[in-house]
Amino acid sequence: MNPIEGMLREGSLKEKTIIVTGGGTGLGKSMARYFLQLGANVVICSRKLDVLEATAKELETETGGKILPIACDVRKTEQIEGVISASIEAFGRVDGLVNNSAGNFISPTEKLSYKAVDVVVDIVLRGSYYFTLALGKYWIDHQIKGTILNISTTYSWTGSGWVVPSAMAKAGVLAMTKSLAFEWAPYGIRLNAIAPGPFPTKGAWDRLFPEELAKKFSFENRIPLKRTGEHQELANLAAYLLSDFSSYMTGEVVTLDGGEVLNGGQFNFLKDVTDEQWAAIAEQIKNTNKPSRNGGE
Ligand SMILES: CCCCCCCCCCC/C=C/C(=O)SCCNC(=O)CCNC(=O)[C@H](O)C(C)(C)COP(=O)(O)OP(=O)(O)OC[C@H]1O[C@@H](n2cnc3c(N)ncnc32)[C@H](O)[C@@H]1OP(=O)(O)O
Ligand SMILES: NC(=O)C1=CN([C@@H]2O[C@H](COP(=O)(O)OP(=O)(O)OC[C@H]3O[C@@H](n4cnc5c(N)ncnc54)[C@H](OP(=O)(O)O)[C@@H]3O)[C@@H](O)[C@H]2O)C=CC1
Repeated sequence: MNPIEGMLREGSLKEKTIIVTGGGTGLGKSMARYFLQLGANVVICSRKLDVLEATAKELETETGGKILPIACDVRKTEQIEGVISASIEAFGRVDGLVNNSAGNFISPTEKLSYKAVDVVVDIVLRGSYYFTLALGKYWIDHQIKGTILNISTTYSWTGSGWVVPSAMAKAGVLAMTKSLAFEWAPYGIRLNAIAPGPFPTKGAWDRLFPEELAKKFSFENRIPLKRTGEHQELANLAAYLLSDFSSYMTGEVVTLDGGEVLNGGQFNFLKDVTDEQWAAIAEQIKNTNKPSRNGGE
């Protein structure tokens, strides 16, 4: 496969200031890089300031863009308000938000303590609605037509065992996306979501696909397009959803997963049937058709 290139034309996010939560690592970092390349000012925030500062330095050197790293635990409203004030002070205003921060790990649900459930739900759901509410109020007060992108998952609507706190929280975020897309549309505020399939990141792989599992499962079998996602593919979609090119789209969730979620299709178990087996099956079915064609049972 050829390397994936940036999709939008230069300057597509010029004069926009975008906050990316969890922007110091993984997919957040990849989105931040592309937004900078497209001319946006970017604010990255999460708990670990040293990680954010290293990322900011790296991306600033690489892109020549303006990036501000700020420590913020998205479970703390006063820290969120601090990020918004600092962003306005640095760049004059805020136009976009990516609710990307998350906590997650696989575990049998009955083995989880109350605190283990809380920690995931609080980062994902509480963190997303706190940030959304704080920015929404600011946008409505200042008549800014802001845009929010929520990073969801496909199990927000299919459900999934062994990641139940994450599934509950991401489903709540999706409900918020669609509900507020309607309620805040009169203010020109748009909310959309991306549901990514597997995109290799250290954060996700350490907690969701550890070596013990990697030895037993292969993505080739699970994903119809036979590969994991490239970060630039997700960054392209994210930039489009935050840009004015998507100005007629709101309340939408776009799945980007190589077809993984389609595994639920009822007859998809047939994917391993060989050509010889198909020939035998066709013969058998045709034979059962014959009596009915001749008026028999
Ligand atoms: C074919 C196979 C398919 C592979 C699929 C691949 C990928 C698909 C992707 C699916 C969707 C992905 C969604 C994602 O969200 S990926 C993002 C992952 N990134 C992160 O999680 C980063 C941040 N995470 C963390 O910091 C931590 O993981 C944590 C969320 C736990 C928070 O850390 P913190 O330090 O604040 O909390 P503690 O360590 O003190 O723990 C709090 C309580 O939680 C309990 N705990 C922690 N880990 C586990 C575990 N593994 N099992 C059970 N319990 C756990 C811990 O014990 C604490 O509870 P108690 O005090 O009661 O003991
Ligand atoms: N990678 C994948 O295959 C998939 C990922 N996703 C979603 O993509 C997003 C990014 O995940 P990914 O890049 O893989 O993983 P990462 O672990 O790299 O990203 C998670 C980020 O969340 C931040 N974070 C965690 N807790 C908090 C908190 N309390 N306050 C603020 N920030 C916090 C972390 O920074 P810090 O530790 O500094 O706080 C980290 O930067 C998540 O929403 C995830 O659910 C969805 C489907 C698939």
